[in-house]
Order: sequence, then structure tokens, then C-alpha cells
Amino acid sequence: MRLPFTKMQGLGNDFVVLDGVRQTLALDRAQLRRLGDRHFGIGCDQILLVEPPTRPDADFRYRIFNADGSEVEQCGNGARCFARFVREQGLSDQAEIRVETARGLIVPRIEADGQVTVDMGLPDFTPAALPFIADTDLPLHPIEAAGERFEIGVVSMGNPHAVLLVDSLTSAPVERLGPALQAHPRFPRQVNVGFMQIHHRGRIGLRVYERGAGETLACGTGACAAVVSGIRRGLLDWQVTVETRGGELSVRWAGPGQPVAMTGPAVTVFHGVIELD
Ligand SMILES: N[C@H](CCC[C@H](N)C(=O)O)C(=O)O
Repeated sequence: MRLPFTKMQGLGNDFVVLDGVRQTLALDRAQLRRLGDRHFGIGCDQILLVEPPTRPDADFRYRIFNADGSEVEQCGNGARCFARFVREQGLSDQAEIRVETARGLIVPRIEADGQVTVDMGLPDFTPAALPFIADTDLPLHPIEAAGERFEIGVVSMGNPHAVLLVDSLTSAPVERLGPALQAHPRFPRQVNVGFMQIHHRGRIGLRVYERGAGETLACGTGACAAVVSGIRRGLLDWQVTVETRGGELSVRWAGPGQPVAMTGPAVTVFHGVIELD
């Protein structure tokens, strides 16, 4: 089958975006993995599928698949690219769109300067929301992995995140600890692992070893999770600039009961057609 696609990126986190509005798409796991494969396919961190909504208060449905073919609940950098895609494809002329995800509505808005702001909804710290096996909700949970003991913050942004504080991102044990924590038995559906270095109360550095994709240049939901975890621990102010390997993101959270707002770029790289068997 000849499948048109658009290649996009948000801070170097890259996506294959598919129009499931003008055509009905039903891709199996092998086909999704082919799209994500950087040698035998197109190559990306995630595949984003744009579909008509299934609920009356949404304009579109947003489905996200990691490069390994697993379907997941949320993708922050992808949400900004989603908004740019539907605008550029003429699927919507609204500045603000209501997007149905597996975990509720998010609302991206294209700003006058071309950046995209997304209301990412409310963070959820309860272990059951991730899921994470723990007795109760704590700002920090002790955990053992790769033969060492750590303390992690756990946050669901729809998808699960574990956040570790490190003194330096350059020496952070991402390659060793990322895989060990991602697949830790206390995370039955695995987890995205964020390594956060605090520069000051308004600026952090972040590296994320993503579930289903490995380390990416940026992770939008990971940035939201790291900031709200830091705010909850009294280490950060309500507005934080997040330095990722792919560039900077702004994250704002006014506290419990409030949604998280994220602002950053969304770039269309090229359009193409892949021969998919
Ligand atoms: N790997 C994530 C999905 C993509 C999230 C990330 N690319 C973002 O920008 O939020 C997961 O398995 O939950």
C-alpha cells in the first residue's frame, strides 16, 4: 500500500504523522514498527495518528504509537506537531483545538509567533494512575535498580514518568539506569525515566529515556512530569524553562487541581509516501 505521511519534529523528538481523517487507517504492529525503523522504514521516535473524534466535545482523536509499535496514552511534543499538522493540512482553521486522547482532552493552541501551547491536563501522582506498585502517594519513593538505591518522583501525564534528581546531566547514568528503571517490575506497564538537573528555581536540564523508544532528544510529557515533581518537592517555581538536548521548552503549573501548560516549537520537516506491505 502507498501510504502518504508527514515527518515532523518537536525539539528533535521526531514523528511520522498520518492522516486518519481523509483515509481510514488500520496498521498492525509490524507495519508501525516498519514506519519507525530508521533503516528499513522512515524512522521516528513515535507515530502519530490523526482521527475523527469519538466524543462530542472533541475536534479530533489523537493516537500515539512508540517506534516499537506499542500504543501509549500521551505525547507532549507530538501534541504540538499534531496542532501544526491539522492546520497545515487544512483539517482545521481554529487557533485552538480540542484533542481526544486515551486519557482525556488536551487543548493545543498555535501562538502568533508559531510556537504551540498545550493545556496538558492535570498531573496525577497516585501510584495507581501510572501504574506503579507502592503503598501510598509520596513526593519521593525509594526504589532499587541496577544494584543501587534511588529516590524517584512518580507522575502520570496520561503516560507514566519516573523522575530522578541528578547533579550533572553529562554524567547521569542514562544508558545504564534508563533501561533498568524503564522495565522495573514495580512499573507493570513500564515507565519513561527522566533525569533532572536543577540549575535554579526557574530552569532545569532534562534527559529522558523513553518507554518504547530509548533516549530521545526531548520528551514533552517528561518535561511536564519533571517540573511538577520538582514543584511538589518545593525545589522549583511555578514557571520553568526546560533545557533538553533538542532545545528549550516552557512548562507552567500553578499547583494541585490545576492543569500543566507547555509551550514549544513544532516543525514540519518533509512530506512523503512509503510503500508499506
Ligand atoms: N514514550 C512515551 C510516549 C511519547 C512521549 C514523548 N515523546 C513526549 O513528547 O511526551 C511513552 O511510552 O509513554
